[in-house]
Amino acid sequence: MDFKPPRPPAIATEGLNLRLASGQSELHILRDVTFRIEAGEVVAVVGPSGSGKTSLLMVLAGLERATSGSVEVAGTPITGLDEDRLALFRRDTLGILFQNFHLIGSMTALENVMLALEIAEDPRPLAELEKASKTALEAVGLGDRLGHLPSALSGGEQQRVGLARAIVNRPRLLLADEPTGNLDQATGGRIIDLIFSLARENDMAVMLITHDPRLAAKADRQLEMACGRLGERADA
Ligand SMILES: Nc1ncnc2c1ncn2[C@@H]1O[C@H](COP(=O)(O)OP(=O)(O)OP(=O)(O)O)[C@@H](O)[C@H]1O
Repeated sequence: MDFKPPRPPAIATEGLNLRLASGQSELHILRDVTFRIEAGEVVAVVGPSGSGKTSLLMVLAGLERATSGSVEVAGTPITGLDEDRLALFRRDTLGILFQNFHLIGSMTALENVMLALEIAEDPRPLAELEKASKTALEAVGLGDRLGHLPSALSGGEQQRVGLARAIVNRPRLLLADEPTGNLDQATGGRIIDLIFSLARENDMAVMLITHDPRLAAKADRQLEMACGRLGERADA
């Protein structure tokens, strides 16, 4: 019999709250957020502007500390980790894809992807980092654009470099914050399809923030953020 040991969920949070000071007052940005995303699952998070979606992503990435509650990512409790351990956790477990690509303009596609590994202090020799970076760029269909600067790439191609950079460490979880926000409908749709096929091929979970209901509908499941509270989207 083919027995696979159960895998920990990609994300499991319990009672997350985030409060931030704003002048004299305090903003309660995340309110008792408890949810799970299973390993390999692709989940879209929708909700109005300012409802707390990006803040949740920042907490899950360990880039913002929750005021209370707990977060486990792929079995690692990140709530109490110090900065060094958080950096290791991001290197080994997470991929992050942003809306605005955040590519370095003076570096080629290949150098941009390699840089992510170097910043993360990946201990492998340079030749192996280069090989892994080429493989990631090939996976997003840019094997023939390795030496191009971002300015010589289309918006969709630049976002694919961003995606290659996010998956080059073969993460268990990809966090994507409006990755199609700057792209036209057709190009955005292709990026989403690519994210989904990479998720299937690599058994990678994805939490994808999007304002586009058509893109969200492609996910396995939808969650909705409203005023800092996260719930299953009823009509999805
Ligand atoms: N560092 C901060 N200091 C003060 N307020 C903040 C900070 N970060 C976020 N906020 C506030 O928290 C709320 C939630 O912001 P967040 O960016 O998480 O929303 P969002 O749902 O991602 O919005 P959008 O869809 O427009 O990106 C907003 O009211 C925002 O102004």
